[in-house]
Amino acid sequence: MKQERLERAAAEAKLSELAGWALNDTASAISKTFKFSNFIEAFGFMTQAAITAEKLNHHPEWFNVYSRVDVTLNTHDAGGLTELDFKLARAMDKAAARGAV
Ligand SMILES: C[C@H](O)[C@H](O)[C@H]1CNC2=NC(N)=NC(=O)C2=N1
Repeated sequence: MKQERLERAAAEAKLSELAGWALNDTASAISKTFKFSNFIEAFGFMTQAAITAEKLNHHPEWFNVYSRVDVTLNTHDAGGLTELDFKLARAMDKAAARGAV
């Protein structure tokens, strides 16, 4: 499924419906840091997010240390942001809502 790249204004509109996500300077990616109470909570979140990512065939760039997970979303096939990034962001927020601190 070919996704169209969202221009800055469209990306900002979608971003305004989310909490804690930031747009980068070139409007080509969104990022968020998730904090949990320990490594198991963080890894549980990553496991749920991984299952969703695989279903969507859309994969996060992320970095985990102990209870923290830094996430960056971007659609490399489109060279920027697409609806898929926001779909995955919403799913990650839902997954995190169970274990986030
Ligand atoms: C071939 C494969 O379907 C593509 O490379 C998919 C896989 N996962 C992906 N994930 C992300 N974040 N962006 C993509 O463009 C992308 N493309």
